Amino acid sequence: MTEQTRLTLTPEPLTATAFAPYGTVIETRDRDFFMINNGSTQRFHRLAEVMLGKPDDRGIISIFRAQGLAMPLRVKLLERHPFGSQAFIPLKQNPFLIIVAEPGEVPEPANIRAFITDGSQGINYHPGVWHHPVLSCVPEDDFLVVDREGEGNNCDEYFFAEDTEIVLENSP
Ligand SMILES: NC(=O)N[C@@H](O)C(=O)O
Ligand code: NI
Repeated sequence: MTEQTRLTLTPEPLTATAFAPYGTVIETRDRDFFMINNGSTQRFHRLAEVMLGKPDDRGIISIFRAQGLAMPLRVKLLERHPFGSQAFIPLKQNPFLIIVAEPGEVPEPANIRAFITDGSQGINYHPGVWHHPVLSCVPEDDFLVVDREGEGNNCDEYFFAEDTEIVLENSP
């Protein structure tokens, strides 16, 4: 008889340092900039990079209109994009939730972490990082998404066994 796994995830406030194993935080707080447009604009240059795995890949820009999910959330799957990064930038300045695990053959429940953004932050998942599909904190939210289009399957899904109960609590 396999032992049941029960895990409760409590979202941590998102910081660049804490998120570093999974990707980059896209924010202006404490970031360098230089002036452009005759001194009228601050350019926060290359906050993150679009990572593409194959020579003919394209970086594309989309908008995701996400419906909020009932909380607390039973986490049934995580997914990864082996051939490219994926960035989510909130278009309405709402906080959103993030569930991640470091790259590996399968996501290890003990290594899963949850974060909540402050509304001004976006993220760029690095290739192969396990993550939950976008999690809106409001009934409907819009995200600008920059990710990879190209040959081959770029979305691996991992479904947890029925006896692995992972629950994301409401944010603090
Ligand atoms: N599948 C898809 O385009 N979206 C997911 O990758 C996601 O992270 O929301
Ligand atoms: Ni994704």
